[in-house]
Amino acid sequence: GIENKGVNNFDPYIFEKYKYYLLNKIYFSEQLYYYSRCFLTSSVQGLLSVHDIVAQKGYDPELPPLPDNIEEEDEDSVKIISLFKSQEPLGATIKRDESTGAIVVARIMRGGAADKSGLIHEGDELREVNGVQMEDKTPEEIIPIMAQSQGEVTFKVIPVPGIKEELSANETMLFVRSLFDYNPEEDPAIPCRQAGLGFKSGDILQIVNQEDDTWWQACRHGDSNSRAGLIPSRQLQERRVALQRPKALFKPQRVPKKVTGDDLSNKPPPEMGGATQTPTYLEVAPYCRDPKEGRRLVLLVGPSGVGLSEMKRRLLLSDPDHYGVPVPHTTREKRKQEKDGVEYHFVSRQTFEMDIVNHKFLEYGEHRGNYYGTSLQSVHKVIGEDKVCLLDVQPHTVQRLHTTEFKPCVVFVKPPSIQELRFSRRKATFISTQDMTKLTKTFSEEDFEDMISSAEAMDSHYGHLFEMVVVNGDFAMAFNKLRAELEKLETAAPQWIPVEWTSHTKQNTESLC
Ligand SMILES: Nc1ncnc2c1ncn2[C@@H]1O[C@H](COP(=O)(O)OP(=O)(O)OP(=O)(O)O)[C@@H](O)[C@H]1O
Repeated sequence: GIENKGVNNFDPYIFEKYKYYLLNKIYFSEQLYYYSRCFLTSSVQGLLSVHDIVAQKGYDPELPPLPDNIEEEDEDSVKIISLFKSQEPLGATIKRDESTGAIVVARIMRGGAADKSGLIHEGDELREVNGVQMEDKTPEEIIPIMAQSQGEVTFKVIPVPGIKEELSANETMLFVRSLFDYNPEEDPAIPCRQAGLGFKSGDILQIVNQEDDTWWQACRHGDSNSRAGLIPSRQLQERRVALQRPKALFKPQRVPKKVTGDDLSNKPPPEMGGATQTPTYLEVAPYCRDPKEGRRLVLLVGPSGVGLSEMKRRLLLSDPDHYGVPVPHTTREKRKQEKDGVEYHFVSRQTFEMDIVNHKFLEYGEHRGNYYGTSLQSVHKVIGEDKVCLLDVQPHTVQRLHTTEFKPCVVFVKPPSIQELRFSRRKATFISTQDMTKLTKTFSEEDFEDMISSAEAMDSHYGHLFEMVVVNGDFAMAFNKLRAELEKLETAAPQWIPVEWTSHTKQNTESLC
């Protein structure tokens, strides 16, 4: 049933025809299967007559007639390609070749019609589209011609030498979480704006082509559109950030934490410098929790006074069976109504200091002459109760917990604009550790400014570790968002976690000490 229409070197045509032929065979077999079921309930005669009808049907593909203006000398080099195009773009970009002046295919977008056909390649010279000569046209004039074409579109191309026709190669299985927002409409450097893929920080992207060092091709995970779009490569994005990044200095926080980190000086911790990573793409892998495994740790991070304790407290209240917090250690005197191991583990100063030496604390600090600290053991206890362990920590502590064992979901709680801070915190107070004469104080303008600049520094140094961002302007809205996102985290299948947490190397599973 395959006919060669008498054109030399016309493999694509035969290939397409053979594809149709096979599809028809399948269709024919399905029909036969359907009618053979009828056979069980109806007469043999009926089936035979149906068979005759089916057998007489023509299943040959109806390809368009070949253009009759193919010149003799073109036969070896010119390829006529006929594609069926829907309203979707073809999925290829074109440009004028600087040296020859010819219109060439610049890029084939993975998953688009051109790619799926396997017939058009990067570098192919475009001579005609539906009989319209391309030679004297600019790419800008050609694009509308292509866009308006629908149904059967015939291309006359001079193939780039040395390329074998093949259907799409297997898709790359590289998934990343984007760590920045991207809008191709606002990017003057993108080679083809229409081919760009916009995304938001946190979106999961599948990178399907990295052949170009500057522009990768990617699909957004979960999108129904399987055609890839152009995104800046990691290298390009790193260069862009390096050029734009203001030297974000870590300003000491004026609003001290109730329990400070293990660096009590309020200076940026020594790891701060080393932590800086350009937020581009984080390689991730799908993860479904084994019910025998502990639940992922939830780490709340943000500048002092932004509302971490309040978020944690509300989450606990909202579902005490699901969420838990580690019981901290303290050296302060136990009050009458308190029970050891409930509000705090009450220990002596000597024991606390021994535990510091033995690295038992994730974080510890001193407040009004007493030590307070969170031990790793108390975190394990909450996880062991099959609860989501909530912790608010200094950002540098996140790095210590960013391991396969804890698989933490890091939530960055961000302050809103200064105007919104002024409005929302007009009645709020916080615990002051600087002014020893007062226990609580109201926020000053300087506190707000520090909160914002501290958040910017955290984002710039540790942004690559943040999985969620919640802007705490209106508290109810921020809390509802956090709660919904955390619920989604529990139910989403799969979740996307850093790829190194899924490799079963011993490297990351070492216990913290
Ligand atoms: N969105 C909000 N609107 C109004 N007040 C808020 C909001 N979020 C938090 N607050 C209030 O701000 C104050 C500080 O919040 P919280 O103690 O939770 O901060 P924190 O991030 O834990 O800071 P620190 O670590 O220094 O204790 C509290 O009085 C809290 O009720």
